[in-house]
Formats: sequence, structure tokens, C-alpha cells
Amino acid sequence: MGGRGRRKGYGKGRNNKNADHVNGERQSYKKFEELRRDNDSFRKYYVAQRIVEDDEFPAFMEAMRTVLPTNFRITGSRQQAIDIREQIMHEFIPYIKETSIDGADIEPPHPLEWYPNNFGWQFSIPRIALKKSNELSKFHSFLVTETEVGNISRQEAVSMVPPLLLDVHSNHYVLDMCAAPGSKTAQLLEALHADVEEGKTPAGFVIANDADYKRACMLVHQMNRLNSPNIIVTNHSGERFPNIYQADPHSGGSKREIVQFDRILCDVPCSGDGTTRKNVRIWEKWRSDDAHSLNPLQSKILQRAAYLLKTGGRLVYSTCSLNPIENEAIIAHVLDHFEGALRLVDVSEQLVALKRRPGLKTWKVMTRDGNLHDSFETISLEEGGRSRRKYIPNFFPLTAERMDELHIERCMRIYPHLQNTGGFFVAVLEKVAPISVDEKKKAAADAARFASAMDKIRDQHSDNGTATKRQAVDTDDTEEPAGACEMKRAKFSVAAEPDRGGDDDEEGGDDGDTAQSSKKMPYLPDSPREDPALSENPFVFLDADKGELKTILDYYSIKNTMSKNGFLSRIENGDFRSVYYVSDSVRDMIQLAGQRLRVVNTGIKVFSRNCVKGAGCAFRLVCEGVPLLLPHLPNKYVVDASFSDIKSLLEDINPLLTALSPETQECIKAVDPSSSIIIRYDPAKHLDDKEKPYTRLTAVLVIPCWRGHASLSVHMDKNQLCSLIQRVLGRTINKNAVGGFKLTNNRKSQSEAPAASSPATKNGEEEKEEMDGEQVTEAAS
Ligand SMILES: C[S@@+](CC[C@H](N)C(=O)[O-])C[C@H]1O[C@@H](n2cnc3c(N)ncnc32)[C@H](O)[C@@H]1O
Repeated sequence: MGGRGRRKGYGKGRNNKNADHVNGERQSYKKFEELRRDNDSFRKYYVAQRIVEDDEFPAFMEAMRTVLPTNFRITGSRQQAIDIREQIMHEFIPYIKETSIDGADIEPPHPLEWYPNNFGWQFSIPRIALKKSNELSKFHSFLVTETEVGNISRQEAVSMVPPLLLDVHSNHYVLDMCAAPGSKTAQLLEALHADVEEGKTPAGFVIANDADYKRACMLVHQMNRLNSPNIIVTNHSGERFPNIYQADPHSGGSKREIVQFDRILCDVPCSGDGTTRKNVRIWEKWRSDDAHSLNPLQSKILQRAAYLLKTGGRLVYSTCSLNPIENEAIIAHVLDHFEGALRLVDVSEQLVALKRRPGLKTWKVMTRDGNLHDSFETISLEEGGRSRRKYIPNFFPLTAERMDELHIERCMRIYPHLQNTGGFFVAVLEKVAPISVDEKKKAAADAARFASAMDKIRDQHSDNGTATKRQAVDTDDTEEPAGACEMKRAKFSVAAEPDRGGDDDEEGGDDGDTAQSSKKMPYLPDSPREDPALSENPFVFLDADKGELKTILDYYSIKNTMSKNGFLSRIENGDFRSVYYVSDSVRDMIQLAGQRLRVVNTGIKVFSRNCVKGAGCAFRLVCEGVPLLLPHLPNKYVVDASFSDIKSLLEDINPLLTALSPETQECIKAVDPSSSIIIRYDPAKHLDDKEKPYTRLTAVLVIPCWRGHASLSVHMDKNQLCSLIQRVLGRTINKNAVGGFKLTNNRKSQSEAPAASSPATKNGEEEKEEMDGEQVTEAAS
């Protein structure tokens, strides 16, 4: 596409009412390659901001136009993550080094030098090219499978920075204000679990919040991959995140204070103009007004976060925008507003290999007619007319002295040409004192200003319909999983702390930070909206000392090492199908919050009802819950097997017991037929095995199975099984092939084993009945 016709549409400010239409042609139908990767207004704006030196600007623009390389992160920090990293280094890198495309060598992936433990990676081949390449199909298939099971997260490099700088520890209460689709939440959860012994649950938790219900559902999908009982997914506008009260320990329980967080991430909705390398259409749609309409919301979210942060706590504010109006302007005015309660942290000694530039201390505001202004006062009434109302003093820098005092240079700007990444902005804040400005009047004035700013934004949105769409721009590669939004929001019927009535405004303790937070930041409940969860059955916490839960825990002899307070379920007609588990900290939080928190989901599924007649227990172990339960299960249910047994199990996911080694058979027979059982392989205990794993496996393998009368069936999700086969047997396998594979083997075992045919057939039926949608065998049938 030549630039002739299209240029007409660029930089036309308010006359260009619909950026989707240029020359009467709908731009959204333009092919990817045809899109012009430039924008005169963008160029003019950023040259004027002096975001880089003049002679560096061409390199910046050139990088902004090129397609991003493929980036990914190995998730977790445990042995399994190390195995995956070793597999990349010792298996895939040599293979890629040997590979060429059209006679040209390929530069293999390399670790991001600033990401700890070589868990962050960059591959110069763009994602689309990787997908299409026959030569690299093995590596692509590896990435896809490991991403599906949660061992790898496809995430833009710069998007990995904010969680690293948040410095999360296991005892922290963490709030991720704008969390969907959740790649940063995943990092926060990993950090929460990182310094906790395997099998133990951290004392802290992560609340992953998003204002958009459908996007919050994407977080549920992430959560299911991460297997943490320490997460709650909620659905609130960040700027109205509710106060949750707990007893104030200093008042002997007579007063309440607001629960505050040790760490808060505000990865706010933004115009996303740092993502042009991925979102090419930003070039044609870019307008400086996008930042103007987002600024008040971004500021409100950050202010709410500041209230909810503990004194001494840390907060990271980030955007994938380069616009100072969404970045330094927000930080400067919020710091100024809170008069010394917050400070910018100097992070120049952290992630030192990450190239960055300091925050801007001066910038200009562009009006719709393309003029640039240094101060609010210069937007004259004649020039702006009615539109002057659309510009607010908060878009502009504070005085030079104040910008110096606030150390705005400590903000971090990341540019694409520095290290082949997207563009990004990060500011790390610390709360050094309770927020103690006289907020009563200020909050009212703020609320009024905010309401009026939001009205203007709404007007603008109805004008052009662009900014709303862009709120969701983020830097990650995560895609919405099909059907994720079918996940329903949970309601809790837990007994909440006695409600003392009244508004949050009038409640709370009366000293320090918390009192101010509660009194001075009015809690504006989210406006009523259509509630997709109304038809859902409520979650209730189950009593471990009675009823069906007691029967389950007794059957599996769950040890007292496991806290029994965290089991919960959805009850329907007095009955339940699945049992979930949350950590004590999550349970406490949910109980404190009562109905205030719009919880979308929480916990890990640990037991699921089976329909097998004669089974010892009406509930089986669920795959995702096994790592959590494992340390608390007696040896009887955990059988240590040899590598050849593991191989038989993975090659034939429903082997006859007689196909396993006599020792393994013996241990399996200690458990009654028709029961869950776990097969474990610890490479460290089998160093002398003649038959070695294909790869240099070091992590303990844990395979949940169903013990039938004459056979054993793997109870794993198809993706997980593919990942395991890939890692343990070194075979790349299409997940649909797993089902076919199983079916063939089932038939074989039934027809070729006459002696066992009767029990095997019976067993086969039994298992078919028992397995639900998530199981491999159902996919086979
Ligand atoms: C930049 S994205 C967040 C990306 C996410 N942190 C990640 O790493 O995957 C911004 C998110 O903010 C959400 N959002 C928009 N307005 C919001 C608000 N008022 N409060 C909270 N979240 C909001 C959007 O739905 C979107 O999911």
C-alpha cells in the first residue's frame, strides 16, 4: 500500500473522526503487510518530547517498525523449570544450530541477560515465522505444549520487568490491580512460592483483579495452570477496589482496620503505543488524545493502590506506553498529591543488564489541532475554545524544582532499539508514611474532578470508539483461551465477620494509615452490573471433621501436616461434585471480605466425584491437586516406580498391571482396586538404572493414575501428558495423537490378553465411566 491516500488521514486531529476510515476505505480490512508503519503525528509528538537524542531517533523509529522477536519465560523456579531450561540448552539449541532456513543459518534462542537464572529467553525468529517454519516445527511444538501446561509463558521481555522489581516474598499480601490476561500474575505467584519449601503453602497470597469480567476469566485459566492455593481472582474496577476489614489488634478487637497489601502491581490500561512492533494497527490509529482520556483513570487506580498499600510496602506502576501523560505525569502528580507519603525507589542497581533511560522531567501536551504546549496556561481559550476543558493541569509537568525533588528520573523508560524489546515504562514506589493529607475535602474535590474527566472520556469514546478498545492493550502474547469465559464467578456463603453496618467511610480504626485510608478514601461500591454468577451455586467451606469430606480425608489418610481449614466446594441440593482447596491466608481473606469481594474463582481442585460402583472412595484425586496433596498422603497411595515402569505408563497410558515390574505391582496391590493412586519416579534414587531417561531429567515425576482391577490408567490432561512424553521420552507428540495412541493400546490389551480379558474389559468400562472431560481416555473414545 502506498502512502498517498493514507497520508491524507494522518495527523488530521479532530477532523479525522474515525481513524478506521481513510479515503472511504475501512482500514481494519487492510492486510498486515500493507499497513504503513509510521505516523506523522506520532513522530512530531515524540521528537518534541525528546524521549531520545535527535541522532538516536531514527534508530528508535526503525526498531518500533520491526516485528518483535519471540520471547518466553520458563515458569516456576523449581527442579522442573531447571529441567526445561536444560532441555532448551542441551537439546534444542544444538538442534537449531544445525538447522537452516533457505540455506541461511539461524541464530539460536539466547537467555535475556537481565532475567534471573536464565529463565527468560529471546529467539530472533518472530512468532509467526516460527509457527510457519517446517524446519523449526519441533521447537515450535515444544513451546506450544509447554505453554499449554504452564511450564512456559510466552511473554514480551519488557512485560517481565515489573514483577521482578516488585520483590515479592512468601509472606506478602499482594494485589495485582489490573491483572488480565495474567502473565505478570503468574510471575507474582511464582515469587510467592519461590522461597517456600516444596509442598508447603506460603503465608501470603495474590489477589488478581481485573475490571473486565471476561478478561478476569482469562485469569482463571492462568490460575488453573499455576496450581496455587494462594490466589483469589476478583472483578472490581481498580479505582474502587473495596476496603476489607480486620480486627485491629491494638484495640482488643473493639475496632477494625483495613487490610492493606505489602505489594501492589498497577499495570494499568494504557494507549499501548510501546507495542507497535506487535500491534501494527496502532500506527494508523495513534492520537495524542488517547493518553488524555486514560490519564484520569490511571491516576485514580494508582491513588487507590497507594491507599491500600501498607506503610513500608512497595508498589510498581507500569504501562506499555511511551507517552509521558500516561507515565511521568501520573507519578509526579500522585506523589505530589500525597505529600511525602510515597517516594520513588532508585532501582538503578537492580536488573543492571537491562538497558533503560531515566524518566522525563519535561514534556509537552499536544492539542487536537497538533499544537504543542508547555503549560496548561498556554492553551488559550481562543485556540482551544470548548476543547480547553479537555485538558487538565495534571497532564503537564510540575515545576522543575518539584520534579527534581520527587526524583522523577528514577522512573524507567525502556525503548525498543536498546535491547530489541517493546517500549515500556516502569516506576517503583515505596510508601514511607501513612497517607495523612486532609482528604475529606480533597477526596470530594477529586471525586468530582474524576467524574467530570470520566464524562469527557465517555464523550470522546462515543465520538471515535478507539480508546475503549485500547484499554486492554498489553504486551503479552497470551491469547484468550477458548471457553475461558464459561468459568463462572464464585459466590461465597461463608460466614463473614459481623457487619457493623454503614459505609466504609464511617468505619475503620482511628489511627494511622489504615484509619485514614478508610475515612478519607470513600469506598464507592462498583455500580450494579449484570452478574453472570447469579445462577452459580455458592462456594462453601467444608468441615473436615464431618460429612463427606471427613470420609474422603479418612480414606486417603490425609496427614495432619495439612491444614484442614481450606477445603471448599459448590453445593447443589446439599451435594457437591468437586472439592477445592485454598491456603489459610486465602480462607481468612475470603471470610473477612464476605460479600464485599466479587470473587471470580479461587483454589485448586483436589478431589472429584467418581461414578464407579464399588470404588473405595466416592472421590478421586484430581491431577492439578496432586502436587499439593502429595506430601500429606501416606506411602500406600504413592508408589515409587522404576524408569521402565514410567516408560510403560507413558507409552501405553492404560497398561495391564502385569506389564509393570513385580515390585511396582506389589505396591499397587496394597491399594484396593478402583482407587486413585500416584506413581512417582525420582531420578536421584535411580542413578544406576540401566534404562536412563531420554533427557537429563532431575525433577521428580508424579503421575496420578487410577488403579483398576487389572490395569492402571494415567489420569492426566492431554497437554500434560504430551509435555511429559516430550520431556521424559524425547518424543514430540501431537496431543490428538495421544488419544489415538491410547485407543489402539486399549484395544490391543483387550484382544491380546485373553487371560486378563474379563477383568480388563470390566476395568475398561469402569474407567470410561469414571473419567471426565479433562481426562486423556475420554478424548480417546
Ligand atoms: C495492560 S492490561 C494488564 C496486563 C496484565 N497485567 C498482564 O501482565 O497480563 C490492562 C488491564 O486492565 C484492565 N482494566 C481496565 N480498566 C480497569 C480498571 N478500571 N480497573 C482494573 N482493571 C482495569 C483491562 O481489562 C486489562 O485487562
